[in-house]
Amino acid sequence: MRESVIAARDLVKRFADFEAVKGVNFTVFGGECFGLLGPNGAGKTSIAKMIYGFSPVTAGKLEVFGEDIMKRARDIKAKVGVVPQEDNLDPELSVWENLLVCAGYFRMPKDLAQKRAGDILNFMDLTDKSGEVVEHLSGGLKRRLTIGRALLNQPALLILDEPTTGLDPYARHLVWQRLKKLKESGTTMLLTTHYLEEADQLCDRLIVLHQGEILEQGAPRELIERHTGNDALELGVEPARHGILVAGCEDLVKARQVLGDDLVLFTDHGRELAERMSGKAAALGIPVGYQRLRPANLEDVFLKLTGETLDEE
Ligand SMILES: Nc1ncnc2c1ncn2[C@@H]1O[C@H](COP(=O)(O)OP(=O)(O)OP(=O)(O)O)[C@@H](O)[C@H]1O
Repeated sequence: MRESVIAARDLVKRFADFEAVKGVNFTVFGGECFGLLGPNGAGKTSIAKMIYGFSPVTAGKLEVFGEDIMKRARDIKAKVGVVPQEDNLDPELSVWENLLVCAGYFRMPKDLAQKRAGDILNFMDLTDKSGEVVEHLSGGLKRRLTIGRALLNQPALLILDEPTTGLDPYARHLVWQRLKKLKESGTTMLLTTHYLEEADQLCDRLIVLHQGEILEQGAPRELIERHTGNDALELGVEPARHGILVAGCEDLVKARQVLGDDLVLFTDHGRELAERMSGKAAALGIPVGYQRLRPANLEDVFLKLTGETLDEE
């Protein structure tokens, strides 16, 4: 049987009388990258903070490495690396000094600290930035350093809270590359994100969270197949005709959504959908100005499950 690294059973987080996490159940197994995917306010950070022992569990059970986080937080924390949502580096120190100061928190002997810091700079592609003061680094470099710093104690579990939020696409891809390498080396990862591409690229399995509840869980491909039949069709029609088209297609599609001003999205029925939909639009006297059949993605799954889009900054 696969080793369970995180097991959440009926896990609840309450802030005063507000329930941010409403009794969720999931298991993360050794060596996998597990995603918490959801929009702002879904409860991702609240779950992550309970897992790394930063925020107490309100109710339910949360085991990390088979131990109750509320009873064995200290032992568990020694095996966990955390990349919080906000960088908490010391801006006045250099890259190298930031790593060494952190190694000091782990009471690491100096020669070991230096060896690890060197290896980490190499792994995160930061060796040539070693002497630079952190406040002069770009957002992407700071993120890489924050991730590197979380690796100092060679954690068996790495928790990343929105690791690429705010980064430009190039910096984001560099971070993904490194995280993929870590995954290959066997590090178990828990990743919160509202970027669908990030979830798709990195996660072996994920839960889709919405307002503190799990809407779905599984491998990204599995979820896409289950909910969309693999294809999505975008049809551009005049905004005034959206309602008519959507109502007129009631019998043909289960999932449909009006996106923005001029797009209707359908996420069912496979490849023949395009023809049927444009035929339907023609029968209703609605001109189609734009049509694109594309592979469905996690955004479509989220849209279908909630009627909302996910990818907001
Ligand atoms: N310390 C707190 N006190 C009161 N409410 C809180 C607190 N922390 C979070 N919340 C609320 O709990 C809900 C879930 O927040 P959480 O930060 O877990 O969401 P999230 O999915 O991580 O979103 P984000 O991407 O914005 O971090 C939100 O409605 C938030 O306002």
